[in-house]
Amino acid sequence: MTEKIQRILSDSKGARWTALFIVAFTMMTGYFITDVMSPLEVLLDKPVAAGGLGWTSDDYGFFAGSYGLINVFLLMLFFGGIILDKMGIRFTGIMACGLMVIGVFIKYYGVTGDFGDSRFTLSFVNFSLPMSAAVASLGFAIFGVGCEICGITVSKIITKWFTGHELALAMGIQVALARLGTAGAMMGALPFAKAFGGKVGAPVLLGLVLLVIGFLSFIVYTVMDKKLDKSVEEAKGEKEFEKEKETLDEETDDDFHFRDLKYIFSNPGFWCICLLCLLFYSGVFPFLKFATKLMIANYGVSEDMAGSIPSLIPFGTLLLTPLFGSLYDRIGKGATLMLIGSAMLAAVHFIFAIHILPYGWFAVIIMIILGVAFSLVPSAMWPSVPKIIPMKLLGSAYAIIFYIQNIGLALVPMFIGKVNGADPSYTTSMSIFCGFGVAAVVISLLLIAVDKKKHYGLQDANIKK
Ligand SMILES: NCCCC[C@H](N)C(=O)NCC(=O)O
Repeated sequence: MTEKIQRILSDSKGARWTALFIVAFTMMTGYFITDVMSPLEVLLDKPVAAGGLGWTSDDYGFFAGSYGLINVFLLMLFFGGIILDKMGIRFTGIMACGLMVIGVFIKYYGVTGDFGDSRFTLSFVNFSLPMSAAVASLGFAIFGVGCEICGITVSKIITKWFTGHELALAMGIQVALARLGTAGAMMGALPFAKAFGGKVGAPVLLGLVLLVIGFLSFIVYTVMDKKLDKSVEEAKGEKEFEKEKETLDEETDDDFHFRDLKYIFSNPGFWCICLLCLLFYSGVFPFLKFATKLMIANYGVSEDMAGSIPSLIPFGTLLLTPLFGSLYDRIGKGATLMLIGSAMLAAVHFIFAIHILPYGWFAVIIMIILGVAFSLVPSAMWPSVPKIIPMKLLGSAYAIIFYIQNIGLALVPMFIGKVNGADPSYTTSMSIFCGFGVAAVVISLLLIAVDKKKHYGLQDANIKK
């Protein structure tokens, strides 16, 4: 083995952290837009004559779930992963950012356009939505494709720069910054809309402007990405590079091949992570979409404050996700962290379901606990994937995990919207969320057992001493 004499760009601490903050900013703007309408349900369901959009809780549930519709039913995320592994980070990232911007533009038109009483109807499946909800949902679905593909691209970027360095810490910081986007949306959207006369479009427009800045910052990143690739080539040295190219031409190591996907599909650890991701995130992201109204309805919190309480969940994760990530880097115990987080998720939703919280401030404490759970699982789950799947398949692996997760992100809000229409006390919906937590605990236990058998190293530290 030739000794590596030349350092590559990612060996520079400054360069790799700069790259991280640039792409994390792009992702943060995407997360802001994802939840910018979550605290606005109270405005959306007001009649059109009163300045609202006249959406029912069912309409809102459909809109909230539309984020994952194209990803799931047109398999876009699956293709997104293949595009990422085949076409590379720069092409895929720019494509994803472009889709996000187009999607938000359509969504903005949906919530600001004058559609009168018109409705979008598919009579053969007995489906009908106000036209504003239909257009906004179409935009949100296109945005969802871009946001998810951007997510897998960013995960691959971080793995590219941080493998052998502070991988889990870096992923934790990226997730934390993304949560800052969610928290900003949860806290700021309703007061911002009210400051503009209760106009739903105002915070969406703000998000669109932020997203365009995020897109520009990704373009800046592509310059760094090119430089990293060049430094890797140079470090390999002319001779070694040529030798490797010859081998690559004969189809080995670094190249992506469809037949390699069987390695992913036949991996039990991978399936445990997929299921855990589906269940855990089904208990968190869809919950956030309804949490503001839950605070008003069940805990008497004022409209202006109600979005701030669920925003504690993403705020709590700001410090904790990097902290737990760094713990995983240094001490290990990734699978155990996932188990503890899942158990906390189940406990929190159980408490909401049985209504034992007489005051708003109890809800605050419970939200903080949910924030801790929401730090534990992601900080251990995402850096565990590269321990199970080789780098060349990582884009596809993250894409398949996100794909399965999107089934929950699409269908759970639609279902919960219907359930809340039928049972406005939230007992049924919170029991369903609690069920996701319990199932996540079971899968975490299974993951611990599979890891023991297959020696993935999920309980080992990431930083090798
Ligand atoms: N944009 C909000 C939903 C993003 C979901 C995404 N697939 C994901 O799981 N990202 C990692 C995370 O922990 O947020």
